[in-house]
Amino acid sequence: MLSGDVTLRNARVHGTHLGAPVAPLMGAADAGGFYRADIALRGGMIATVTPAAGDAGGCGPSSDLEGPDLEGRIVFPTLVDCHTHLDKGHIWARQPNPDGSFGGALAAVASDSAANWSADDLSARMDFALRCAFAHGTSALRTHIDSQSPQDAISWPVFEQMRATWSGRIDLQGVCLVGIEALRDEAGFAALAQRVKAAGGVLGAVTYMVPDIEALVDRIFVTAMELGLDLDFHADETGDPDAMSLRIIAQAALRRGFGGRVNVGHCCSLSRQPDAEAGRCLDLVAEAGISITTLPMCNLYLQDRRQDGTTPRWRGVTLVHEMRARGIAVAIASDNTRDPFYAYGDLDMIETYRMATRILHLDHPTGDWPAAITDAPARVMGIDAPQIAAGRSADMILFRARSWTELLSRPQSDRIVLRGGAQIDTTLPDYSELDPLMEPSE
Ligand SMILES: O=c1cc[nH]c(=O)[nH]1
Repeated sequence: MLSGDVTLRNARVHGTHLGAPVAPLMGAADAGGFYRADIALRGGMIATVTPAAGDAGGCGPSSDLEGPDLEGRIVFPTLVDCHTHLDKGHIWARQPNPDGSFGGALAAVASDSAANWSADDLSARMDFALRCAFAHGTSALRTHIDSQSPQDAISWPVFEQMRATWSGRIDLQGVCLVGIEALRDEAGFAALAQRVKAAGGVLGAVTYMVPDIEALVDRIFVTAMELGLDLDFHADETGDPDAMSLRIIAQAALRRGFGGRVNVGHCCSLSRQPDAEAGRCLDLVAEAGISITTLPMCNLYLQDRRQDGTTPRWRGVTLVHEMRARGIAVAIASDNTRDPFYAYGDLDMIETYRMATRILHLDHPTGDWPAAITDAPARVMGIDAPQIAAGRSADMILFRARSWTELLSRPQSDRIVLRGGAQIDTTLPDYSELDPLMEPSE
């Protein structure tokens, strides 16, 4: 077991995980953007990060290097998952999606939440999911919380309890999730916004093209400004090119001069629109300083799902390269886990990044995409980005891989996770633990 004051010698650290001031001091990066580094851990913190002493051209101190020689294996900081749904997680066995469609998911979740989402049920499933995320190396996570009444009164206290229980291991944030039409009930939404504010949460909604969409989006911005809350939307999770609520969100942010953070997830329909139309929308998103979160696994699963036995023709994901070209911050996140919106998943951000690389072509070159699971989601959440940098807690993941092809070809089930410099137990919870919760409801 790794722990104590050691130096991890001859590690490979990606430039985006070192932090801007450090990378230029580290010598030359390899073709994958990795630097060879010696990482000294003292008292649970990273004391120094220096060019690997044994590396050609390295200039780091070599005399007091005690600790394992990683022989060029990759070290990541811990990871940030900024868009999940802990409240729905792991219900698949009792409430599957009958046909894998978006509509099927909505109906299945509505039925399961009405029948089963007690405080005990939510707590057990959320804790299970967080133990998975922790074992995989996640240190911060934002969850959306279905917040239609009366579920909000059950789910938000559970979330607050979970956040306290997990404090110091996973930094938890909550966002309320309601359909945008819920804002027609002004008093009801005002009460929900106060609940979210009291919990230190973020205001959110699912946006789609209802006739009064502009007024409703405007209302959520006004509410967020009055209460000093950030915003996080689900927008345009459809292949319908006429779904343009992302543009309406950007226009509202600009019109209102919104000073908080705005993040928008999904935005699938953008990639079904003519290039010029999508480009105009993205110019507004860039101008408004909005960040985007792409959810490639869930979108691949739900979008273009056909009921006629034919094969899907598009990948369901948004225009991430066009966004980055405009300087828009793009985060990658897990989304749903073993629920009717996504039958699979384990809150493993390495799986998510591996899938994102294939689905979104985040390779050849990799460029700064590794920041999409550390720096970019940390910005979405307004927290410090995990980094391999002096003065940071020694929170990191060690892989038995030396290049992107080695890292992304295997599930990395044998990864070592250090928290505060000590190796944690990465044994995943057993699914059978959930069996008592999975009896189908009457
Ligand atoms: O992808 C989605 C959309 C809405 N609600 C979810 O839980 N997931």
